[in-house]
Amino acid sequence: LNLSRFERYPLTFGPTPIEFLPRLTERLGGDVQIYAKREDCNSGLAMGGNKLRKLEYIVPDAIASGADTLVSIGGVQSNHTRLVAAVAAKIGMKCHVIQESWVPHDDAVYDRVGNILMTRLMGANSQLVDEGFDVGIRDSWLQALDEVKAKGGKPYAIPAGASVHKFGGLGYVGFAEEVRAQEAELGFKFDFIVVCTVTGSTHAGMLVGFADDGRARQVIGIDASFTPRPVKAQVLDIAQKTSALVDGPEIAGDDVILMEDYAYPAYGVPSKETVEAMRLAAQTEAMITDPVYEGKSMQGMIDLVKTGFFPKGAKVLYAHLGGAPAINGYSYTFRNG
Ligand SMILES: Cc1ncc(COP(=O)(O)O)c(CNC2(C(=O)O)CC2)c1O
Repeated sequence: LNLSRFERYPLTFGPTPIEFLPRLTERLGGDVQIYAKREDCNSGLAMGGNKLRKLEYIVPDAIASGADTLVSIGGVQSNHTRLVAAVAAKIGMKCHVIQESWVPHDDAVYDRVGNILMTRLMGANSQLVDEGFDVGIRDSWLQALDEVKAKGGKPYAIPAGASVHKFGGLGYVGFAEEVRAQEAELGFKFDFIVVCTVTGSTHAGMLVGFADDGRARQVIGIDASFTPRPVKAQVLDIAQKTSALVDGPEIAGDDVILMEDYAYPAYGVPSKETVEAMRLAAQTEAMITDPVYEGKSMQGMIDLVKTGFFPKGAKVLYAHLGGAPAINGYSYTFRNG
Protein backbone atom coordinates (compact mmCIF):
# COMPACT_ATOMS: atom_id res chain seq x y z
CA LEU A 1 0.00 0.00 0.00
CA ASN A 2 1.43 3.39 -0.94
CA LEU A 3 1.06 5.12 2.39
CA SER A 4 4.54 6.64 2.30
CA ARG A 5 3.47 9.11 -0.42
CA PHE A 6 1.57 10.96 2.34
CA GLU A 7 3.41 13.17 4.83
CA ARG A 8 3.02 12.16 8.48
CA TYR A 9 3.51 14.72 11.27
CA PRO A 10 4.70 12.70 14.34
CA LEU A 11 2.28 13.12 17.25
CA THR A 12 2.79 9.66 18.79
CA PHE A 13 5.68 7.81 20.46
CA GLY A 14 5.88 5.24 17.63
CA PRO A 15 4.51 1.69 17.34
CA THR A 16 2.01 0.97 20.12
CA PRO A 17 2.59 -2.13 22.26
CA ILE A 18 0.71 -5.38 21.73
CA GLU A 19 0.24 -7.30 24.99
CA PHE A 20 -1.29 -10.67 25.83
CA LEU A 21 -4.11 -10.45 28.43
CA PRO A 22 -3.71 -13.72 30.37
CA ARG A 23 -6.24 -13.13 33.18
CA LEU A 24 -8.97 -11.83 30.87
CA THR A 25 -8.24 -14.75 28.51
CA GLU A 26 -8.55 -17.20 31.41
CA ARG A 27 -11.72 -15.58 32.77
CA LEU A 28 -13.31 -15.96 29.32
CA GLY A 29 -12.58 -19.69 29.24
CA GLY A 30 -9.03 -19.84 27.89
CA ASP A 31 -9.97 -21.10 24.39
CA VAL A 32 -9.68 -17.69 22.68
CA GLN A 33 -6.38 -15.85 23.20
CA ILE A 34 -7.05 -12.16 23.90
CA TYR A 35 -4.38 -9.56 23.11
CA ALA A 36 -4.60 -5.74 23.21
CA LYS A 37 -2.93 -3.09 21.06
CA ARG A 38 -2.61 -0.03 23.27
CA GLU A 39 -3.54 2.98 21.15
CA ASP A 40 -4.61 4.56 24.45
CA CYS A 41 -0.92 4.74 25.39
CA ASN A 42 0.32 6.14 22.07
CA SER A 43 1.40 9.67 22.96
CA GLY A 44 2.30 12.26 25.55
CA LEU A 45 -0.30 14.61 24.09
CA ALA A 46 -3.15 14.94 26.62
CA MET A 47 -3.42 11.22 27.46
CA GLY A 48 -3.36 10.04 23.85
CA GLY A 49 -5.81 7.95 21.80
CA ASN A 50 -6.79 6.90 18.29
CA LYS A 51 -7.47 10.38 16.93
CA LEU A 52 -3.76 11.25 17.12
CA ARG A 53 -2.91 8.46 14.68
CA LYS A 54 -5.44 10.00 12.27
CA LEU A 55 -4.29 13.59 12.89
CA GLU A 56 -0.68 12.71 12.01
CA TYR A 57 -1.83 12.58 8.36
CA ILE A 58 -4.07 15.67 8.65
CA VAL A 59 -1.69 18.13 10.34
CA PRO A 60 0.64 18.50 7.28
CA ASP A 61 -2.39 19.60 5.23
CA ALA A 62 -3.46 22.04 7.96
CA ILE A 63 0.00 23.59 8.09
CA ALA A 64 0.26 23.72 4.29
CA SER A 65 -3.11 25.49 4.12
CA GLY A 66 -1.75 28.40 6.16
CA ALA A 67 -4.47 27.95 8.77
CA ASP A 68 -4.12 29.39 12.25
CA THR A 69 -7.13 27.72 13.94
CA LEU A 70 -8.20 24.06 14.08
CA VAL A 71 -12.00 23.80 14.14
CA SER A 72 -13.75 20.56 15.09
CA ILE A 73 -16.76 19.06 16.87
CA GLY A 74 -17.80 16.33 19.29
CA GLY A 75 -19.99 15.57 22.28
CA VAL A 76 -19.47 17.24 25.66
CA GLN A 77 -17.03 14.47 26.69
CA SER A 78 -15.47 14.10 23.23
CA ASN A 79 -12.02 12.50 23.18
CA HIS A 80 -11.61 13.79 19.63
CA THR A 81 -12.00 17.48 20.51
CA ARG A 82 -9.61 16.99 23.46
CA LEU A 83 -6.98 15.68 21.03
CA VAL A 84 -7.62 18.38 18.42
CA ALA A 85 -7.07 20.92 21.22
CA ALA A 86 -3.88 19.03 22.15
CA VAL A 87 -2.56 19.08 18.59
CA ALA A 88 -3.34 22.79 18.24
CA ALA A 89 -1.43 23.52 21.46
CA LYS A 90 1.46 21.33 20.31
CA ILE A 91 1.84 22.86 16.83
CA GLY A 92 1.07 26.44 17.91
CA MET A 93 -2.37 26.94 16.40
CA LYS A 94 -5.58 28.17 17.98
CA CYS A 95 -8.52 25.82 18.48
CA HIS A 96 -12.31 26.25 18.36
CA VAL A 97 -14.37 23.17 19.15
CA ILE A 98 -18.11 22.65 19.28
CA GLN A 99 -19.34 20.34 22.05
CA GLU A 100 -22.88 19.21 21.35
CA SER A 101 -25.26 17.48 23.75
CA TRP A 102 -24.85 14.11 22.05
CA VAL A 103 -25.38 12.06 25.20
CA PRO A 104 -28.70 11.93 27.11
CA HIS A 105 -26.91 11.58 30.42
CA ASP A 106 -26.93 13.83 33.45
CA ASP A 107 -24.23 13.82 36.09
CA ALA A 108 -23.54 16.83 38.25
CA VAL A 109 -20.09 17.39 36.79
CA TYR A 110 -20.52 15.95 33.25
CA ASP A 111 -19.64 19.22 31.48
CA ARG A 112 -16.72 20.14 33.75
CA VAL A 113 -14.44 17.08 34.10
CA GLY A 114 -12.36 14.69 32.01
CA ASN A 115 -12.08 15.53 28.33
CA ILE A 116 -13.72 18.96 28.39
CA LEU A 117 -11.62 19.99 31.42
CA MET A 118 -8.42 19.16 29.50
CA THR A 119 -9.75 20.83 26.33
CA ARG A 120 -10.30 24.06 28.27
CA LEU A 121 -6.98 23.71 30.12
CA MET A 122 -5.18 23.54 26.75
CA GLY A 123 -6.69 26.89 25.80
CA ALA A 124 -9.24 25.79 23.21
CA ASN A 125 -12.43 27.78 22.73
CA SER A 126 -14.88 25.04 23.70
CA GLN A 127 -18.42 26.09 22.77
CA LEU A 128 -21.33 24.10 24.24
CA VAL A 129 -24.21 23.74 21.75
CA ASP A 130 -27.49 22.09 22.66
CA GLU A 131 -27.87 19.80 19.61
CA GLY A 132 -28.36 16.01 19.58
CA PHE A 133 -26.09 13.23 18.27
CA ASP A 134 -25.53 12.59 14.56
CA VAL A 135 -22.34 11.47 12.77
CA GLY A 136 -23.15 13.79 9.85
CA ILE A 137 -21.92 17.32 9.12
CA ARG A 138 -23.45 19.71 11.67
CA ASP A 139 -24.59 23.33 11.16
CA SER A 140 -22.96 24.34 14.47
CA TRP A 141 -19.58 23.27 13.07
CA LEU A 142 -20.09 25.11 9.79
CA GLN A 143 -21.10 28.22 11.74
CA ALA A 144 -17.92 27.93 13.84
CA LEU A 145 -15.84 27.96 10.64
CA ASP A 146 -17.60 31.18 9.56
CA GLU A 147 -17.16 32.69 13.03
CA VAL A 148 -13.39 32.11 12.96
CA LYS A 149 -13.21 33.73 9.51
CA ALA A 150 -15.38 36.67 10.64
CA LYS A 151 -12.83 37.32 13.38
CA GLY A 152 -10.00 37.37 10.83
CA GLY A 153 -8.78 33.87 11.59
CA LYS A 154 -7.93 31.17 9.06
CA PRO A 155 -9.81 28.02 10.06
CA TYR A 156 -8.87 24.43 9.19
CA ALA A 157 -11.93 22.18 9.16
CA ILE A 158 -11.73 18.81 10.96
CA PRO A 159 -15.07 16.94 10.98
CA ALA A 160 -16.27 14.78 13.88
CA GLY A 161 -13.73 12.11 14.73
CA ALA A 162 -11.59 13.35 11.78
CA SER A 163 -13.41 10.62 9.90
CA VAL A 164 -14.93 12.05 6.72
CA HIS A 165 -11.78 14.12 6.14
CA LYS A 166 -9.98 13.18 2.87
CA PHE A 167 -6.99 11.83 4.87
CA GLY A 168 -9.07 10.52 7.81
CA GLY A 169 -8.51 6.84 7.03
CA LEU A 170 -4.74 6.89 6.43
CA GLY A 171 -3.68 6.61 10.07
CA TYR A 172 -5.35 3.26 10.52
CA VAL A 173 -4.00 1.89 7.27
CA GLY A 174 -0.70 2.49 9.04
CA PHE A 175 -2.03 0.64 12.09
CA ALA A 176 -2.52 -2.50 10.00
CA GLU A 177 0.97 -2.24 8.54
CA GLU A 178 2.33 -1.82 12.07
CA VAL A 179 0.43 -4.91 13.28
CA ARG A 180 1.85 -6.96 10.38
CA ALA A 181 5.37 -5.96 11.39
CA GLN A 182 4.63 -6.89 15.01
CA GLU A 183 3.11 -10.22 13.93
CA ALA A 184 6.38 -11.03 12.18
CA GLU A 185 8.15 -10.56 15.53
CA LEU A 186 5.47 -12.46 17.44
CA GLY A 187 5.64 -15.36 14.99
CA PHE A 188 1.89 -15.59 14.41
CA LYS A 189 -1.01 -13.65 12.80
CA PHE A 190 -4.17 -12.49 14.53
CA ASP A 191 -7.37 -14.15 13.44
CA PHE A 192 -9.56 -11.18 14.37
CA ILE A 193 -9.16 -7.50 15.21
CA VAL A 194 -11.90 -5.96 17.41
CA VAL A 195 -12.48 -2.22 17.07
CA CYS A 196 -15.05 0.27 18.36
CA THR A 197 -16.86 2.02 15.46
CA VAL A 198 -18.62 5.40 15.66
CA THR A 199 -17.59 7.98 13.00
CA GLY A 200 -15.86 5.13 11.18
CA SER A 201 -12.39 6.00 9.89
CA THR A 202 -10.56 3.88 12.47
CA HIS A 203 -12.46 0.81 11.27
CA ALA A 204 -12.25 1.93 7.63
CA GLY A 205 -8.49 2.42 7.72
CA MET A 206 -7.97 -0.98 9.35
CA LEU A 207 -10.25 -2.54 6.74
CA VAL A 208 -8.09 -1.22 3.90
CA GLY A 209 -4.87 -2.13 5.68
CA PHE A 210 -5.91 -5.69 6.48
CA ALA A 211 -7.60 -6.19 3.11
CA ASP A 212 -4.07 -6.12 1.74
CA ASP A 213 -3.45 -9.60 3.17
CA GLY A 214 -6.99 -10.87 2.81
CA ARG A 215 -8.17 -10.07 6.33
CA ALA A 216 -10.73 -7.32 5.66
CA ARG A 217 -13.52 -9.40 7.16
CA GLN A 218 -11.42 -10.25 10.19
CA VAL A 219 -11.83 -6.63 11.31
CA ILE A 220 -14.83 -6.85 13.64
CA GLY A 221 -16.37 -3.42 14.26
CA ILE A 222 -18.50 -2.99 17.37
CA ASP A 223 -20.98 -0.18 16.78
CA ALA A 224 -21.16 2.30 19.67
CA SER A 225 -23.16 4.96 17.77
CA PHE A 226 -26.56 3.21 18.09
CA THR A 227 -27.12 4.46 14.52
CA PRO A 228 -25.48 1.50 12.72
CA ARG A 229 -27.01 2.05 9.27
CA PRO A 230 -25.45 5.44 8.47
CA VAL A 231 -22.26 4.39 10.29
CA LYS A 232 -21.88 1.21 8.19
CA ALA A 233 -22.35 3.25 5.00
CA GLN A 234 -19.81 5.80 6.24
CA VAL A 235 -17.23 3.08 7.02
CA LEU A 236 -17.61 1.67 3.50
CA ASP A 237 -17.39 5.10 1.86
CA ILE A 238 -14.27 6.08 3.84
CA ALA A 239 -12.66 2.67 3.18
CA GLN A 240 -13.27 2.85 -0.58
CA LYS A 241 -11.90 6.41 -0.80
CA THR A 242 -8.93 5.60 1.42
CA SER A 243 -8.09 2.48 -0.59
CA ALA A 244 -8.06 4.57 -3.78
CA LEU A 245 -5.59 6.99 -2.14
CA VAL A 246 -3.10 4.23 -1.31
CA ASP A 247 -3.63 2.13 -4.48
CA GLY A 248 -5.27 -0.51 -2.27
CA PRO A 249 -7.72 -3.32 -3.08
CA GLU A 250 -11.40 -3.02 -3.95
CA ILE A 251 -13.55 -2.80 -0.80
CA ALA A 252 -17.08 -4.22 -0.99
CA GLY A 253 -20.05 -3.69 1.32
CA ASP A 254 -19.71 -7.26 2.60
CA ASP A 255 -16.20 -6.42 3.81
CA VAL A 256 -17.67 -4.14 6.49
CA ILE A 257 -18.37 -6.36 9.51
CA LEU A 258 -20.26 -4.26 12.06
CA MET A 259 -21.84 -5.80 15.17
CA GLU A 260 -24.91 -3.75 16.02
CA ASP A 261 -26.04 -5.35 19.29
CA TYR A 262 -23.90 -3.65 21.90
CA ALA A 263 -24.53 0.11 21.52
CA TYR A 264 -27.80 0.08 23.52
CA PRO A 265 -29.50 1.91 25.26
CA ALA A 266 -28.05 4.99 23.49
CA TYR A 267 -24.81 6.51 22.23
CA GLY A 268 -22.78 7.41 25.31
CA VAL A 269 -25.07 5.61 27.74
CA PRO A 270 -23.64 2.38 29.21
CA SER A 271 -25.87 -0.65 29.70
CA LYS A 272 -25.54 -3.02 32.66
CA GLU A 273 -23.49 -5.24 30.36
CA THR A 274 -21.20 -2.34 29.41
CA VAL A 275 -20.51 -1.61 33.08
CA GLU A 276 -19.84 -5.33 33.70
CA ALA A 277 -17.40 -5.42 30.78
CA MET A 278 -15.59 -2.34 32.08
CA ARG A 279 -15.30 -3.93 35.52
CA LEU A 280 -14.00 -7.21 34.07
CA ALA A 281 -11.23 -5.51 32.04
CA ALA A 282 -10.34 -3.31 35.01
CA GLN A 283 -10.30 -6.16 37.53
CA THR A 284 -8.46 -8.76 35.45
CA GLU A 285 -5.95 -6.57 33.61
CA ALA A 286 -6.15 -3.08 35.19
CA MET A 287 -7.20 -1.97 31.70
CA ILE A 288 -9.45 1.08 31.96
CA THR A 289 -12.19 1.40 29.35
CA ASP A 290 -14.98 3.98 29.12
CA PRO A 291 -18.80 3.90 29.07
CA VAL A 292 -19.09 5.50 25.60
CA TYR A 293 -16.62 3.63 23.36
CA GLU A 294 -14.19 0.99 24.60
CA GLY A 295 -16.58 -0.27 27.29
CA LYS A 296 -18.93 -1.24 24.47
CA SER A 297 -16.27 -2.83 22.27
CA MET A 298 -15.05 -4.75 25.33
CA GLN A 299 -18.67 -5.83 25.99
CA GLY A 300 -18.97 -6.93 22.36
CA MET A 301 -15.71 -8.87 22.39
CA ILE A 302 -16.65 -10.65 25.62
CA ASP A 303 -20.05 -11.61 24.19
CA LEU A 304 -18.52 -12.82 20.93
CA VAL A 305 -16.20 -15.09 22.94
CA LYS A 306 -19.08 -16.39 25.05
CA THR A 307 -21.34 -17.06 22.05
CA GLY A 308 -18.59 -18.93 20.19
CA PHE A 309 -18.22 -16.41 17.36
CA PHE A 310 -14.45 -16.75 17.70
CA PRO A 311 -13.36 -20.38 17.02
CA LYS A 312 -11.36 -22.28 19.67
CA GLY A 313 -7.70 -21.36 19.51
CA ALA A 314 -8.38 -18.05 17.77
CA LYS A 315 -6.06 -15.13 18.53
CA VAL A 316 -8.03 -11.88 18.92
CA LEU A 317 -6.43 -8.43 18.93
CA TYR A 318 -8.47 -5.86 20.86
CA ALA A 319 -7.74 -2.31 19.71
CA HIS A 320 -7.87 -0.10 22.79
CA LEU A 321 -8.43 3.34 21.25
CA GLY A 322 -8.44 5.46 24.45
CA GLY A 323 -11.39 7.22 26.10
CA ALA A 324 -10.63 6.73 29.81
CA PRO A 325 -10.95 10.43 30.76
CA ALA A 326 -14.70 10.32 30.15
CA ILE A 327 -15.24 8.00 33.14
CA ASN A 328 -15.05 11.11 35.33
CA GLY A 329 -18.39 12.21 33.88
CA TYR A 330 -19.96 8.93 35.00
CA SER A 331 -18.95 8.96 38.66
CA TYR A 332 -22.49 8.16 39.82
CA THR A 333 -22.55 4.98 37.68
CA PHE A 334 -19.51 3.67 39.57
CA ARG A 335 -20.31 5.05 43.01
CA ASN A 336 -20.30 1.48 44.39
CA GLY A 337 -17.24 0.28 42.42
C1 LIG B 1 -11.98 6.34 22.72
C2 LIG B 1 -12.65 6.16 21.38
N1 LIG B 1 -12.79 4.90 20.87
C3 LIG B 1 -13.38 4.69 19.68
C4 LIG B 1 -13.88 5.74 18.92
C5 LIG B 1 -14.54 5.44 17.58
O1 LIG B 1 -13.64 5.82 16.56
P1 LIG B 1 -14.21 6.30 15.14
O2 LIG B 1 -14.94 7.60 15.42
O3 LIG B 1 -13.00 6.47 14.27
O4 LIG B 1 -15.16 5.24 14.65
C6 LIG B 1 -13.75 7.07 19.40
C7 LIG B 1 -14.31 8.22 18.58
N2 LIG B 1 -14.70 9.33 19.37
C8 LIG B 1 -15.38 10.47 18.80
C9 LIG B 1 -15.19 11.66 19.78
O5 LIG B 1 -15.77 12.73 19.54
O6 LIG B 1 -14.44 11.45 20.80
C10 LIG B 1 -15.35 10.75 17.38
C11 LIG B 1 -16.61 10.32 18.06
C12 LIG B 1 -13.12 7.27 20.65
O7 LIG B 1 -12.95 8.52 21.15
